[in-house]
Amino acid sequence: MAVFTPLTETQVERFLERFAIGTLTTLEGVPSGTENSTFFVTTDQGRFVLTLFEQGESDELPFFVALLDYLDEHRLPVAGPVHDRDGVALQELAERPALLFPRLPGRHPESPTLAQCRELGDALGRMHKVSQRFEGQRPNPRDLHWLASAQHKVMSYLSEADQRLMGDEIDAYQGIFGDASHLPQGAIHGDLFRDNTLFDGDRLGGIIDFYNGCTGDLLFDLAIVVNDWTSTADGNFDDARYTALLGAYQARRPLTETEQSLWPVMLRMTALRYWLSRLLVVYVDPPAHDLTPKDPSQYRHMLLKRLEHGAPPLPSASPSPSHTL
Ligand SMILES: Nc1ncnc2c1ncn2[C@@H]1O[C@H](COP(=O)(O)OP(=O)(O)OP(=O)(O)O)[C@@H](O)[C@H]1O
Ligand SMILES: N[C@@H](CCO)C(=O)O
Repeated sequence: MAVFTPLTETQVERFLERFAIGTLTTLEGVPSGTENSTFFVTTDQGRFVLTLFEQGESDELPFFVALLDYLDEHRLPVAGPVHDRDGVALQELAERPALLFPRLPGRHPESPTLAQCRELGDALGRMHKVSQRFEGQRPNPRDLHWLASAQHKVMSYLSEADQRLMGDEIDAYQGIFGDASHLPQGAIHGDLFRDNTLFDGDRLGGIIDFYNGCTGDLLFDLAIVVNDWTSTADGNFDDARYTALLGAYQARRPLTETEQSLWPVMLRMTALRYWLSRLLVVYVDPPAHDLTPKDPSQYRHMLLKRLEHGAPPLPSASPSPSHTL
């Protein structure tokens, strides 16, 4: 169901002539994904992924391409876009913006092992170290300003208690974070859930789907990752995963004192960010396709757990055995 724009083999054969990557042997639509049309393209020289962008984000695509090129040049585990014979990555196909990527090995981890958590923490720490020097700018579209304005679109669908919970939390974040950001800044992935990574066993094949990528608080990115990767089904933390991921991250980029003090509230704010974005998908802006939307209450529940228990102490740095830089 993630092929919204079908392509013929002839279209793709002609498209591939722009690149020096061989000729088409197989073309296959990818059934997962919810936003763009994705195809696995195999040539006589390798395996690739072709993405057609179905949403109106084409103005932002040069930022995503520049970020992916930058991370790829710095040997981060991402799929850097393939450039054509003239050095151009961003293409058009079937009247849509199109990008071609190397196909990374592996699968999305459902229940990550401790080794996978360490790999991911290590990769994210490396990414945040180099992304602080990335020169592109794209303000975080899901930051506190967004939370404060978007909450009004969902309030009428919430119980009184949930309206109070959301409103009070956002007021608290505004008091704590203020107007000016005083946290380390850089380029961030913005949605680094397990299904945006590919693992070949315990080895990270790579990170994909940078279309929420932007510049902002590095801690925001880390909190999204820790909420998704290290929570149990009941919304509490799995202590071993939490320690594995954060220990490996801090071996690459130790958190500053300010980040450490704001960590519990950042975990709450990013939980609320997904409660709200999922509510918007369910009630306000449902997608045209028939895939089941993700459950908003999972993140409401997680927020309540974070309020009740805070965050476990941050582990000290513990280098991953597979350190490569
Ligand atoms: N470079 C890649 N290598 C291997 N598989 C990939 C690659 N890029 C995408 N895929 C596969 O294609 C699927 C859809 O890709 P992607 O996540 O970019 O789509 P999407 O429509 O933006 O989805 P969503 O926003 O819901 O995650 C991924 O879940 C993954 O299985
Ligand atoms: N990762 C998002 C969906 C894609 O943006 C979520 O779990 O709500």
